[in-house]
Amino acid sequence: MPTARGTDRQWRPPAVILAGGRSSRMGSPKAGLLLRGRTMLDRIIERLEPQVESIALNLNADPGVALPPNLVVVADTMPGFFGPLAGILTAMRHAGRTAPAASHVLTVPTDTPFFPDNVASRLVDAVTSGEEIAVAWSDGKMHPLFALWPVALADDLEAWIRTDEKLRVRAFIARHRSTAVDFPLSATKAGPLDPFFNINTPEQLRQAEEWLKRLEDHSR
Ligand SMILES: Nc1nc2c(ncn2[C@@H]2O[C@H](COP(=O)(O)OP(=O)(O)OP(=O)(O)O)[C@@H](O)[C@H]2O)c(=O)[nH]1
Ligand SMILES: [Mg+2]
Repeated sequence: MPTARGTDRQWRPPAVILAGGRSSRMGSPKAGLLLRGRTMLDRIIERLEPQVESIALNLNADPGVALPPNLVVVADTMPGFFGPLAGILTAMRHAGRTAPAASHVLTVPTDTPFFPDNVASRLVDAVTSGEEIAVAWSDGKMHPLFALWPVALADDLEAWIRTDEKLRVRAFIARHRSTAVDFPLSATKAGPLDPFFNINTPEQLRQAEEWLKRLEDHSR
C-alpha cells in the first residue's frame, strides 16, 4: 500500500486546496485575491504542484476569478457551510474516489501563500500508519489545515460533523492518533518569516504584499 515512511518514502499524496469558506472577514473570495499581481490560488498551486500527486480545489461559491482549465473543483459533500472540517471531509471523500490506493490526503488552505516547499514530504515522512494524522506546526502553533488525513477516517468525520456542536478541527485531531511536524521560520533576506502566515483580513493581505515587496527588493 503506498502509504508513507517505511513503505514508500517518495510517495506523493493527493492534495485538496481548501477554499470553501465564506471569506467574511476579507469581503471577497480569498482564492482570487491578487498578491503582487498574481492570484493567491496561482501562488498556492505553483508551490503545491511539485509536492503532490494531484490537486483539487474545494470551493462552495464563485471564486471571483477564472480557474485553471484543468483544475478539478469539488463542492462540500455536506452542504451548509459547516466550516473547515466539511472541506477536510470533502478532501477525504474525493481522494477515496479518485485515488483509491492512497492512505492519506493532504489539505492546504487557500489563504497561506508562503507555505514550505517540503510540507508534503515532511508530513508523509512523519506518519507511521494509515490511521495517523500528521499536522504542521511552527513557532509553537498548530496549523491544523496543513495536515495529512487518513482517508479511512471519512465516516468518523462525517458522524462527528453531524453531532458535534463546535466543529473545531483541533478537537477532531485530538480524538485520533496524530503526530506533530514542526517547521522552522523561513530565513529570508528580509528576515525570518513564518511560512504559515495566514491571510484573513485586508490588513493581513497588505502585510503579505509588504513581505513580497521586501523579498523581491532584497533579491535584486
Ligand atoms: N469546505 C469548507 N471550507 C471552509 C468552510 N469554512 C471555512 N473553510 C475553509 O477553512 C479555511 C479557514 O477558514 P477561514 O480562514 O476562517 O476562512 P473563511 O471561513 O472563508 O473566512 P471567514 O468567513 O472570514 O472566517 C479556509 O481555507 C476556508 O476555505 C466551509 O464551510 N466549508
Ligand atoms: Mg472561518
